Formats: sequence, C-alpha cells, structure tokens
Amino acid sequence: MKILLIGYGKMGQTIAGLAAGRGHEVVGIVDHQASTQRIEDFTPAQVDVAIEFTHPEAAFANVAACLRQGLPVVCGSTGWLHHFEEAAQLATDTHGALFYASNYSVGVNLFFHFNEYIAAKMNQFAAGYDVQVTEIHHTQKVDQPSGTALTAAEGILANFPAKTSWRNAPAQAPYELAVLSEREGTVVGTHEVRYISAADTIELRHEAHSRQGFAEGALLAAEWLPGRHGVFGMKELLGL
Ligand SMILES: NC(=O)C1=CN([C@@H]2O[C@H](COP(=O)(O)OP(=O)(O)OC[C@H]3O[C@@H](n4cnc5c(N)ncnc54)[C@H](O)[C@@H]3O)[C@@H](O)[C@H]2O)C=CC1
Ligand SMILES: O=C(O)C1=N[C@H](C(=O)O)C[C@H](O)C1
Repeated sequence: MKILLIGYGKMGQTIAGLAAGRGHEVVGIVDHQASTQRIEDFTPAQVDVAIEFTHPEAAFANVAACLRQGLPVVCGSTGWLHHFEEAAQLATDTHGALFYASNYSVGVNLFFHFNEYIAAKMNQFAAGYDVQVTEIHHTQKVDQPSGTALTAAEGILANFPAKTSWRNAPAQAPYELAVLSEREGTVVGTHEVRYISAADTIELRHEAHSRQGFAEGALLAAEWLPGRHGVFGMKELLGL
C-alpha cells in the first residue's frame, strides 16, 4: 500500500518503522515541523490511505483535507471529537472513508469489550460498588482525559445506569463517574477501571509496554479501509 503519513512524531515514526516490514511504502509525510509537503499535494492515484496522528487542534482540518482530496483516512489523534459529527458528515458527503479509534491496540479494544461486559454485569448483580477510571500517560501528552479513558467511560455510562455523567476529577455526586488523569515521565499509556465496595475491589487494567501495539493496529486499519465507504472503528475491524 502507498501510505501518506500525517504527523511524524512518536506515532508517525513508529508506524513508518513497521510499514516497510509489512510491504508498504510511505509516499509522503505531512508534518509542519518535519516536512514541507501538504495533504493537497496528494491524489488518490498516489496514495491508497492516509494515517493521521498529530494534535487535537490539527486533527479535524487534516481529516477534512483528506476527505476532500478523496483519500481514505485512518485517524488516531485524540481530543478533537467535538468535531466528529462534522467529519462523519463530510465522509458521507464526499463518499469517502474515515476510520477513527481512540486506541488502535488490539489489547485495548479487548479491554473496551470486557469493560462493557463487566459494567453490564455489575449493574445486574452488584449493589454497593462505586466505579472509577484512571489513565496514566507521559508528561508530553496535551489532552486530558485520554481518548482511551473517554471510550472506557462511555462504555460504563452505556451499561451502568447508576452513573450518568463523567468528571475529570474525583466524583462530587454518586451519579458522577470519576475519570482521573495522571502524568508521569515517559509512561506510554496505562488505563484502569476499578470497582470498589466495602468488601472488595475489582480491577480491569491495560498497560501498554511500547507504541508498537498502537502502530500495528493503525496499520491493520489502513490495510482494511481502502475500497470501503463510510465511518468505521475497531469494532467493525475486529468484529467485537
Ligand atoms: N489512537 C491511538 O491508538 C493513539 C493515539 N495517539 C494520539 O495521537 C496523537 C499524536 O501522538 P504522538 O505521535 O505521540 O504525538 P507527537 O507530539 O509525538 O507527534 C505529533 C506530530 O504531529 C505534528 N503536527 C502537529 N500539528 C500538525 C499539523 N497541523 N499538521 C501536521 N502535523 C502536525 C507535530 O509536528 C508532531 O511531529 C495524539 O493526539 C495522541 O493522543 C497516540 C498514540 C496512540
Ligand atoms: O497521547 C498518547 O500517547 C496516547 N494517546 C491515546 C489516548 O489519548 O488515549 C492512546 C494511548 O493511550 C497513547
């Protein structure tokens, strides 16, 4: 596949490092610090798929530019979902293809699946438990809470009706789900869902050991997307 990389930071470079080994060619790099190339310089004849990992402030414009150029786009940037409906509408209007995941790791997507299952079971059986989400990331991360923590929170809110909203701080009422953020050194990404009662604690935890799992998942999505039209995520890709 011919890949256009948008964003050549920690994730862009990890993806580039894995792409050649899977038989892909990086035909362009768009990064305002690392390159002078622009998305508008590329056509569907030159690019099979664009992969976007940049910044919360940049992601929507990059996704929109890809869709207007007719380039299928796999987006991993977090912190821009207030624009997601607009992006989805543009994908429909341009008959384009947009793939978004707050986390491309297959392990994290299993964690999301188990999180929804546990929340539904806790709702069915377990009175007396409170629940909270914690995410820990490196100190360079600009958005808070992480996209992954937000997806986990949505999975709880949809299946555990005692919680009706989330707060990026300790809960101030029983119906609030605390989503706590910690920033420490070079931590790649750790997410925990913890149910606590007077009797015991139940934890679901994912700890990324490197960025390889994110990059492999983004490449899986990039291999899957070309030829499809619409808006997709890891549930469609993995059949979860
Ligand atoms: N969905 C997932 O699985 C994952 C998502 N992420 C998200 O991906 C994003 C990027 O993460 P990292 O690579 O760690 O960040 P980074 O800061 O290491 O790299 C970002 C790169 O984007 C470039 N950039 C910034 N604005 C740009 C623009 N307007 N156009 C083109 N390039 C631009 C920067 O120059 C930088 O090289 C973040 O939002 C992060 O939360 C990170 C890891 C996994
Ligand atoms: O910024 C990061 O590094 C990460 N961001 C994603 C998120 O916000 O959930 C995914 C991963 O945890 C790493």
